[in-house]
Amino acid sequence: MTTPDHLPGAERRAGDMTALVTCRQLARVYGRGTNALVAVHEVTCELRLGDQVAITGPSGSGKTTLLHLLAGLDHPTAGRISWPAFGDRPRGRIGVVFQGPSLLPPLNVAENVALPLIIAGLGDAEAKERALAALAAIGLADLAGSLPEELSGGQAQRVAVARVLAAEPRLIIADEPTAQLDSGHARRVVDLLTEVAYRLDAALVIATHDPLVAARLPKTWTMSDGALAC
Ligand SMILES: Nc1ncnc2c1ncn2[C@@H]1O[C@H](COP(=O)(O)OP(=O)(O)OP(=O)(O)O)[C@@H](O)[C@H]1O
Repeated sequence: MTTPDHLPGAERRAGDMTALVTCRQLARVYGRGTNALVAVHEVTCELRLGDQVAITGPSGSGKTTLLHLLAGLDHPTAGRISWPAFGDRPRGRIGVVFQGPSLLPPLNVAENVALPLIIAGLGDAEAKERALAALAAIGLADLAGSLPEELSGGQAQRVAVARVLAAEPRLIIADEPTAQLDSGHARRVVDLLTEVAYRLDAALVIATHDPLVAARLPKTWTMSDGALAC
């Protein structure tokens, strides 16, 4: 992978222990009364710059719910979550890769990668330039003009990673990013995520059912019935 000039270098990595996300006694309950379902409870954890963590656990154990809380896409029912490095506005500083197709069908690959940048306020030309740089950096320049329907599942997930790279977040959250891929493509996507996180000096969290994917990250946290063992 070549690195575009605008990407942060490794020089800030050493010794930077800034907490990106801090969770204390976090809970998320869906529904109320007799229908209440405790999806996450008493989760206390912290993510710092440079952390690379796999979250494993059975289906329904609360992984997706926790990732949405960490990404600021959902609010806890109880407990406290903060993003010390991001202030009150974590969005835009956190890149998310979802499990299924996440590219907009009418837009080509470059437009899909550029779209979040345009939404964040970048001009069209600069957004396109950064999108093309991100695609080139991970070897997908040839696909810039392709439509999502022309991509394989593995290519589509790599484009989703390019979209994260272009946005240069300090925290990358991926929810089962390899669920629909064979083992070779899964490995490629995870290696790409870890490399992008390293290049951006970002933390990376991947929820996965796949022990081979988890084994590629230095830390594993396990969820069970909404509780997290770090
Ligand atoms: N929006 C929702 N409303 C009600 N219950 C929900 C909602 N989202 C998730 N749940 C429930 O919360 C629990 C945790 O779900 P969650 O999707 O976080 O688990 P998971 O570990 O990510 O599962 P999987 O591995 O199958 O994706 C499950 O019992 C699920 O049915």
